[in-house]
Amino acid sequence: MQTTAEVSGSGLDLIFKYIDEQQNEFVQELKEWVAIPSDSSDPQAWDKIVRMLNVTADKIKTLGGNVELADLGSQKMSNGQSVHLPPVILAELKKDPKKPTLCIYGHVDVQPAKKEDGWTTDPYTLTEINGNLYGRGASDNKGPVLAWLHAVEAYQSLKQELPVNIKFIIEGMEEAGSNGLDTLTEQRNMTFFSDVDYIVISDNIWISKKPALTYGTRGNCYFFVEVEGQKQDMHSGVFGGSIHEAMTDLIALLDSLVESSGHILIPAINEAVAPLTEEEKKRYQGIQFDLEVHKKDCGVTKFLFDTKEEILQHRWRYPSLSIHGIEGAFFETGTKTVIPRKVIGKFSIRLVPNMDPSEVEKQVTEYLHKVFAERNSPNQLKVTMPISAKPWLADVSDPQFVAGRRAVQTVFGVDPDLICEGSTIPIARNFQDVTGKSIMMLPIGGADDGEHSQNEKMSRSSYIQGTKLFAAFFYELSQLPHK
Ligand SMILES: NCC(=O)N[C@@H](Cc1c[nH]cn1)C(=O)O
Ligand SMILES: [Zn+2]
Ligand SMILES: [Zn+2]
Repeated sequence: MQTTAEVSGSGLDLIFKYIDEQQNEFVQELKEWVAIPSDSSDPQAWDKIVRMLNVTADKIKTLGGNVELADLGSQKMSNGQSVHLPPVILAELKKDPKKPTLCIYGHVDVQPAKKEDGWTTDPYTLTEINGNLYGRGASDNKGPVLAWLHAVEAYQSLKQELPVNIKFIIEGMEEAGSNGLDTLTEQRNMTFFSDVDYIVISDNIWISKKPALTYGTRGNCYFFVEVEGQKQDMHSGVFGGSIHEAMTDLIALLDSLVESSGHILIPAINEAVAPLTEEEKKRYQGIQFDLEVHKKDCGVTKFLFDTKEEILQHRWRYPSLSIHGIEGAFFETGTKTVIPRKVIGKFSIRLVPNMDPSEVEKQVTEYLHKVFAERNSPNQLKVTMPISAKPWLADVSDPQFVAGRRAVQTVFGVDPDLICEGSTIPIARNFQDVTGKSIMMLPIGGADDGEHSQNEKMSRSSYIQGTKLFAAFFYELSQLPHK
């Protein structure tokens, strides 16, 4: 572990003190960011994402950054309409060719949130309760993006030279699948990315109280299953019993996907999954993860599996299928006796090495059409896959992991766990395949942050210690042999 003398030689002690002293200002800035409802799920609200990106761009400019708002063109929606995508921030701070270049990726869009979903506080008003900062995007991912910017600010305010060159890619469409960013990455591979040595992402969480470095994420294939029946909604008393109902067909289709054990019923879907090796099996044993604490965090009494190893494997290295919702269904309060005309079921499959989205799309589509054919329904079935992302896996012997480990030791005084992430950062695998650069994830969020849930939060401590971690990481990267 690094000694205090080494830390003070690096100037990090002063930086840490500055971060502690500035923490109320940093929280206030997060409050301003959370107040912008930059929900990417609704194209009607993408103007808020543009506003959020402009606020982020202005912040980077105050740090002396050169900022480009790169255009991503348009996206064709399922109704055939074309909508212009929000831009992506490509930014660079002043460059010194003698230093390595770190590219920081993050996103400033959020998942939808409404008070009536069951939030205790207004989701877009950052509210501090018992040391926790509640608000949509506090952890996913506005808090960590701001923590990176504040780490830079700390060096600059103390007139300390930044140990590394820094670039930023900040997008506003991550929660909607990062459409367009893959093409931009290809277009800028020989320019923006050419002098990048390391790419780092902080868009995930620890799995316990122990800090972690992340070397893998699952991918995702998101499906829409549309069943269209009659030309309008109908009275169930008049027509019930004499027509094939779209909703009944859809429920049967959704029910055919997964067993109560979690086993996915689509034939051959598990065939591509990389076999579990003995060496990998051992890795799970050493990881700090308490099933009882996890149960409490999730608010459940029982999991699908009984051991820590099985739970982690089914979160990191096996596929899973989740059903998310039904568009067009009657869902309000009351007892409307309606037969909905058209319903769209939404489900997704998390992908692991060596699953491929185009194979999964084929397997799912063929299977659903077969199940539907067996129902002899005259209704119309349409299966589409609006979002797909491949899984990502890094080589943990990459030197970036050495810098990450040392930075964790400096700030937290412990060795980090090496973990994977069950969720998806759609662009991670693309960065890897296209740029070939070193990629690591350096999470600062807590296991109980409730990303995508009601009452999402980040603790003040994670936010502030996380800012120190990023500042220490800049220093540790500069200490690696420069390529
Ligand atoms: N913090 C990462 C995250 O939440 N990513 C989303 C991205 C996604 C994948 N498919 C649709 N959106 C996630 O759900 O994993
Ligand atoms: Zn995220
Ligand atoms: Zn998310």
